[in-house]
Amino acid sequence: MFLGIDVGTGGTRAVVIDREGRVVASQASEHAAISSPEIGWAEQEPEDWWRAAQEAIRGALAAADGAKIEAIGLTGQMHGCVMLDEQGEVLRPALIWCDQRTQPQCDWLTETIGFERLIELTANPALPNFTLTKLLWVREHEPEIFAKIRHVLCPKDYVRFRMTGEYAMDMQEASGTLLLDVAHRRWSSEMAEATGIPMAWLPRLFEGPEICARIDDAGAAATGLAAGTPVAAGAGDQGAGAVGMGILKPGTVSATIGTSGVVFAATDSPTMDRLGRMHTFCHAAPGLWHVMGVTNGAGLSLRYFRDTFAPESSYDALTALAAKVPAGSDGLFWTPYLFGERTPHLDAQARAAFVGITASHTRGHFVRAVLEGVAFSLRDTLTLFAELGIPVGEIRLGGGGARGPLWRQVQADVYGQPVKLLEAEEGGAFGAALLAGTGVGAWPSVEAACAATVRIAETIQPVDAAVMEVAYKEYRKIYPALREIGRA
Ligand SMILES: Nc1ncnc2c1ncn2[C@@H]1O[C@H](COP(=O)(O)OP(=O)(O)O)[C@@H](O)[C@H]1O
Ligand SMILES: O=C(CO)[C@@H](O)[C@H](O)COP(=O)(O)O
Repeated sequence: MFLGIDVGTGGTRAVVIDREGRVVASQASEHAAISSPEIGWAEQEPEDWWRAAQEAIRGALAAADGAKIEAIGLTGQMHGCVMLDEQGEVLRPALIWCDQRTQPQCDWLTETIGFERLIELTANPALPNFTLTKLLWVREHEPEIFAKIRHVLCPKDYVRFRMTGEYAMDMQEASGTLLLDVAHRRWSSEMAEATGIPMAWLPRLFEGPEICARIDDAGAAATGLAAGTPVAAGAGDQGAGAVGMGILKPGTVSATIGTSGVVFAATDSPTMDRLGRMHTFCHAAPGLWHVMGVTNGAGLSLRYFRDTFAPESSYDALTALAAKVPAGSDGLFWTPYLFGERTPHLDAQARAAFVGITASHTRGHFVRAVLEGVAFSLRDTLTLFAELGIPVGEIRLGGGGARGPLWRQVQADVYGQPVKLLEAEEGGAFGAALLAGTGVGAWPSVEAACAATVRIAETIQPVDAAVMEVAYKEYRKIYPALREIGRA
């Protein structure tokens, strides 16, 4: 049996799977709400992730009823910056992936290094989501903390550190720091030198399935896992999620709606957009790369709508109202830029909007417009892929947004082609467990692991593609029309 641990944004999930890819046990534990002391800031306490990880692991082990865990894989929300001192003590709350405060640091990086040179060195432009920009903000605003930093980790790597005492990171996660030479799969000494970040702060790098650590005595006492159990490097949530969905060959892509939304495609070599509108990262499978377009506020849009306007309702109750509304929401649109936007606008200041409201629109219309607006935003990445010649044959759906039937149908309609749902819903944690199993030789490769365990459960055909094609063209007009409104 293999254990996958996903240190997500909302909570941590631990999943135990067997060699056939059956989920034997799954347990989640919620995190405290994101702290946002100022508009656009987003912070979490690494100690809270570790508390949630212990609870989730203990719960999953109890549910797995004494199953022997042969290896553990880690995944989690990407890009978050965890800063540790010489003793491995956390120096301040982590600045997480959706924190938007670092646009000035991005501007500085772009001016100092140059937009094209940044893409040459790291395959990506400077975006506020990326770890390096968060470190530079701390250097500028909290020099006393910066002076004490000796180690920098991402969220799941901090949980690994607490379980094993090792400072380690996988290539896929490291790609989202802006400190990796993505094309050559090594830390970029040029980036470290240009920004003054000591290379000694960066953890050792491993490929996703590589065993990089073992549970130590303290980790065993905290989690109930056996000391000595091997721990694979794993991958960021999108990287491990793609493994869990079998996204390994050009042509098969995934569309995942978690808090963020991601359209992900595997590539045989690093494929870059010279305008930087999508990310180019190392794949969790050795020897592969991937591209992905990201919508910052995808599942977040529905969650925000529910929490703000219908706190008494469940997602299912809201989507049941939306199901009564025709495709196209009778001309009501939603642009999901609650945390600015990455693909395709690269605009940290973009704002979300409902557009086209009339007195006839009901709550159901608003919910349907949210589901459609998020799908339009993911379609923007498919449009970009088409522009860059990245093939899209089959689309597989993942994330919490694929849980409800209406959002699945809306996606088929907006993408204008059939979409597939997979048997295992655990996405990232499932993929992390497959990486762990590969690391200890249960399967000879990540490809073999996916072939043995990833199964399609259902195919959803589009029914309203023509209506949504027209609506998508209208949606594309909204961002340029509203762009300058409310800008500081
Ligand atoms: N039953 C449902 N129907 C439609 N959407 C849902 C449902 N359950 C969850 N979601 C969406 O999925 C999102 C959470 O997805 P998840 O993959 O669990 O996120 P994360 O990993 O970021 O915590 C929610 O914000 C919500 O938008
Ligand atoms: O920023 C990214 C990927 O670049 C996000 O994928 C985060 O890694 C967290 O996303 P959720 O899984 O919480 O949606």
